[in-house]
Amino acid sequence: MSLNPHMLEKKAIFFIIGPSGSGKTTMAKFLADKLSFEYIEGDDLHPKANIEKMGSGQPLNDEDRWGWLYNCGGACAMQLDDPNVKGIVMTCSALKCAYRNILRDSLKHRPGSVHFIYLMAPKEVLIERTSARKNHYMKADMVESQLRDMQAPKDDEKDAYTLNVNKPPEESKDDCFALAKDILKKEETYKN
Ligand SMILES: Nc1ncnc2c1ncn2[C@@H]1O[C@H](COP(=O)(O)OP(=O)(O)OP(=O)(O)O)[C@@H](O)[C@H]1O
Ligand SMILES: O=C(O)[C@H](O)[C@@H](O)[C@H](O)[C@H](O)CO
Repeated sequence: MSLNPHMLEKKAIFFIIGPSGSGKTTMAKFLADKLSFEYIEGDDLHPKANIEKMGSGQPLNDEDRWGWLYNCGGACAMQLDDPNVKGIVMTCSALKCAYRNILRDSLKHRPGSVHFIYLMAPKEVLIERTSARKNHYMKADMVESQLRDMQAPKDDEKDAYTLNVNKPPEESKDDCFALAKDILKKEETYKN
């Protein structure tokens, strides 16, 4: 089936980024549902070795992450080719600017606009949330290293937005949806 370029112009990709416990999965699932976009969980694309490394309490380094980031970009690019997909919400920590550049690069020839929503919360909150979580490979003592690597998007990353998620989950979900709608309205990529 041939692609309809007009339809494709309207596609949008939201990367929900941030450190462990910031609420990426919670926000992304909610947003994908509200927008009827595809949801992709970036953690599912980590090689087994990365999950094992994090599970053993060792932070990932750049070398561990490059391949995974290309996989994340690739997974989005594949989904965008599906004419039934009007947008994607993907979780991906994308802690550093260089990591976000890989995602941007992977998608620059694809017919969709890329946006990042950085979920910002103080260390104490991240520790509280990750401590409360059971049966997750990423333990609370990894928060420190996540924040060490976290490069909050600066003003020159025009496609990146910061959301304060130091709030109850329902409030954060509403804020996230409102922000996404604003972005889409601004970009005119999505009309309801
Ligand atoms: N805004 C929020 N306020 C309070 N708790 C939240 C909020 N968002 C998520 N949580 C809770 O914090 C925990 C971590 O959330 P979630 O798994 O979505 O984060 P995450 O960034 O995807 O984490 P990870 O990357 O480590 O898997 C969950 O128990 C979730 O219910
Ligand atoms: O780049 C990284 O260090 C990882 O993607 C992590 O951020 C975790 O996988 C995630 O947060 C789950 O706890």
